[in-house]
Amino acid sequence: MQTGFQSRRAIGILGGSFDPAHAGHLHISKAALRVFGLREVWWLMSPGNPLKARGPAELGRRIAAAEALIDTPRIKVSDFEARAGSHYTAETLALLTRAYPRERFVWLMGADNLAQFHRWQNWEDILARVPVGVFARPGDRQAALNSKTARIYRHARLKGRRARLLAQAEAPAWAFVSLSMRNVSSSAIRAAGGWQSG
Ligand SMILES: Nc1ncnc2c1ncn2[C@@H]1O[C@H](COP(=O)(O)OP(=O)(O)OP(=O)(O)O)[C@@H](O)[C@H]1O
Ligand SMILES: O=C(O)c1ccc[n+]([C@@H]2O[C@H](COP(=O)([O-])O)[C@@H](O)[C@H]2O)c1
Repeated sequence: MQTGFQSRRAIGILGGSFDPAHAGHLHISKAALRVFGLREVWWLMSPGNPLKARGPAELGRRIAAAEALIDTPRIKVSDFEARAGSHYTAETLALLTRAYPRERFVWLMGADNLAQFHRWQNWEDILARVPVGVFARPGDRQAALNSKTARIYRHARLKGRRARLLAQAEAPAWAFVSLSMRNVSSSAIRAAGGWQSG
């Protein structure tokens, strides 16, 4: 589905609330750079997850905290979604590919999001538009691999060493990476009082 001039290496898009950003985000972003041979990973700051009742902390604060954590120029923070006024990933990716016609994108997410991916708005459009890299997360591996999306798109999964070809693959294509996991989450940080949310 992606079109245009695409000889440059792909950009990974890690969408999230980042409320706050933490070592788990950094860990999967670096793994994505390495495993999928990406040029960069962009942390796409969500104005608010449509499936979460509670709103996140103010965008500027989340961006500042994320930028303070990042320790490589190959990971960047993007406010594209807020600027575009989109809350839904399918719409955001349509706008993003239109705004950057020369780039090739890969959607990145944790296993918890694969488990409920079929509840996302126009979720099949996402799979038709970009390859998807999924990262194992403690406790979420089985639910993700048994999910509706994983079952329906079984044929499109790149397994084993073929996962490394994800960024060059034609959509629909997805890969599950379970090299190592980090047991850290924004909700645990908030619960421990390490971050005041919105
Ligand atoms: N430790 C982790 N391992 C793998 N993926 C992760 C990890 N932490 C976050 N992610 C993924 O990064 C993306 C953005 O995550 P998000 O900003 O919601 O953080 P979170 O820790 O999941 O937040 P919360 O605990 O509030 O749900 C999501 O796709 C999520 O699955
Ligand atoms: O488009 C949807 O319906 C949708 C539903 C749930 C989550 N998302 C996106 O998934 C990403 C991860 O969300 P979160 O809140 O788990 O960080 C973030 O970019 C959200 O906008 C998108």
